[in-house]
Amino acid sequence: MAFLARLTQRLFHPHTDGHDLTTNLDDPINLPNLPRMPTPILELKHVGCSKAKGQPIFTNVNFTVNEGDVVIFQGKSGSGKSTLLKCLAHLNLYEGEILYRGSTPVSHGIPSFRTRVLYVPQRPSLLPGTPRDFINTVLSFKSLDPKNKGNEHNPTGPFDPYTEPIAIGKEWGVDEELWDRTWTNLSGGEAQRIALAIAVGIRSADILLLDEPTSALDADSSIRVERFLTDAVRAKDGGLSALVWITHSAEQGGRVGTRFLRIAGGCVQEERPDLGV
Ligand SMILES: Nc1ncnc2c1ncn2[C@@H]1O[C@H](COP(=O)(O)OP(=O)(O)OP(=O)(O)O)[C@@H](O)[C@H]1O
Repeated sequence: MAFLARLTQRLFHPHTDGHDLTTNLDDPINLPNLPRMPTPILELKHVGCSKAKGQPIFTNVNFTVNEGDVVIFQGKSGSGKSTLLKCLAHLNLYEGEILYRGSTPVSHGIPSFRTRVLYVPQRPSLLPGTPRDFINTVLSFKSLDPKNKGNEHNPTGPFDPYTEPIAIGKEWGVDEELWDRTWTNLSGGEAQRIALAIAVGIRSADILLLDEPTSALDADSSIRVERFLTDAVRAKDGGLSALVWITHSAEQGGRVGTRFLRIAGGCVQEERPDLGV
């Protein structure tokens, strides 16, 4: 009530000295705690994508990913999940509009956009050279500031982007010697954890687009990775604000997801958690 009285006084009686009020008008007005609107990171408006011969994979997809979301994306094999993630990362042609923090990918600059909206593929073993070569290549990109200075989403200060991925890999049971082995000579699970550790460890991403990120992992390793990623979003460690996560595992979706999308028959729909996975 005191707050309302002071606000009314300021709005309607700005020239009175307020001595008749119990509070001093020179005090700052503290607004009551109102519920915060979620901040949109990605907005999809009427997004569609077709196969080369013009056959649609999906049409008129509309949804928003907000800060703190872990969006589980499910659907049958071949329904278009990977294709939609690639559209989100501007790696596939699409129709309609995708906005990242209110602006088009082009206005952010595509290379810079792709380091912020980072797609992590299902099969990193197709990469040339070794994981350490890959880190060196990625960190040589002009669009990526190696220390991420000036990155408003990385408030945690200096870190070493060359060693951070290796440290994360160790937490996930990846020996350091594997970073010097060619991708083709790593097991599926090793390559998958290393690719993810790089994606998280270089701290460029605002949102990670994860294409079945633990499909090659055993249950224990999978849970370790899940915890790390969801904790990172909650704590905003390394600047990570949200995840979009394709999985075929209903159990995994239930463990990590905060929102649930399903693609079927070329349409994407949000499901309530209790109806979803
Ligand atoms: N480059 C391409 N050219 C032509 N068709 C493609 C191409 N990429 C994907 N497709 C087709 O688009 C459809 C959707 O493929 P997509 O990989 O997105 O499915 P998915 O839901 O991720 O499947 P999965 O769960 O098996 O990984 C499939 O019919 C696939 O064959």
